[in-house]
Amino acid sequence: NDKTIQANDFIELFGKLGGQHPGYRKAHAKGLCASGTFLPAPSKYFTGSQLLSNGELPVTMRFSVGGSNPNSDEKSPGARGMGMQIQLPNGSLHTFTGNNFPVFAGKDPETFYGFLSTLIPDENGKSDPAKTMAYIKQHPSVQANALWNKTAKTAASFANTEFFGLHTFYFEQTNGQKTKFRWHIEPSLGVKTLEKSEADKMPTEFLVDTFAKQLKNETISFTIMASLGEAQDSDIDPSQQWPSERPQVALGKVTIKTSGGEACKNINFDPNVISAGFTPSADPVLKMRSQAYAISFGKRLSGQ
Ligand code: HEM
Repeated sequence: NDKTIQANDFIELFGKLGGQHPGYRKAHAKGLCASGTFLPAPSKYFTGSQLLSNGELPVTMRFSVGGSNPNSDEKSPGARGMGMQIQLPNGSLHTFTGNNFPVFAGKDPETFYGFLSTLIPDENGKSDPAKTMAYIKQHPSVQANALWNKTAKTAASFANTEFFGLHTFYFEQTNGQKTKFRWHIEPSLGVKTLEKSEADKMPTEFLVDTFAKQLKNETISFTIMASLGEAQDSDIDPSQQWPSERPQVALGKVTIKTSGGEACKNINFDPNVISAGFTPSADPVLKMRSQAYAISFGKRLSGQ
């Protein structure tokens, strides 16, 4: 009997999990801003899209570490995120905001909230693993993500991390033909993680410097891929992965030009802000994100 959860319940929960950090994002508080260009790869599945028919476009990106603590330990494995906003000539935006795990922790906001609630520390600063285990057992839609978490290794660099959109989106062509897809982003430098023994030797913070060094010495780029869904693939449940054999189509390639700076401060990487022809699915987790991000955006810009 899970109660209905509102966006603000998540904001309060994040505070209980990671503490109060006024002026910061209430999730993914620690991050690195970057800018670059998006070169589209036109394809018959996205014919007529403004996103793919205007040539090279400017991009602002923010790479992040999951959680609400802006001083989190980068040696720890776990969630890494990426927000990307592509600026179209007509002033509209297309946002891609994803994480490094391929499957979400829960079929709906209530399940995700219930799972996170088991991680709230008690007065001694410790959470109860037995409580978390019991919740996972009773809520099968959390299991795939929990399994990922169990074996996840520390990201070596944002430039060596793959990011997954997790939700389903649609593109509708002018002739009415619909493309059902989920996106993910592949790093041109390859996916690299650190073994625990390697991570232990790293300083608490290394992601910004590692990225800057890579940017100086080589080209950092990412290819945005779309997996094309079949009728039986869920479009409302981000805890259900689609079969890996689904056709893959490139949407284009993002090449990073600069990193650092404050350009991301005033950006809300709301995944429902997307360009003409694209529509979000009815996934309740995806819907909840817009509301939660808006609350967080308002709070952090007003110093809360
Ligand atoms: C109910 C589910 C979710 C809630 C309540 C939630 C909440 C939030 C909030 C409040 C922020 C801070 C926004 C801001 O201040 O600009 C945020 C950031 C972020 N979230 Fe979520 N999120 C959810 C699901 C997801 C999912 C499914 C993904 C990945 C596919 C994701 C990836 C990210 C990333 C990458 C950021 C950082 C964006 C940036 O750099 O500005 N979140 N989330």
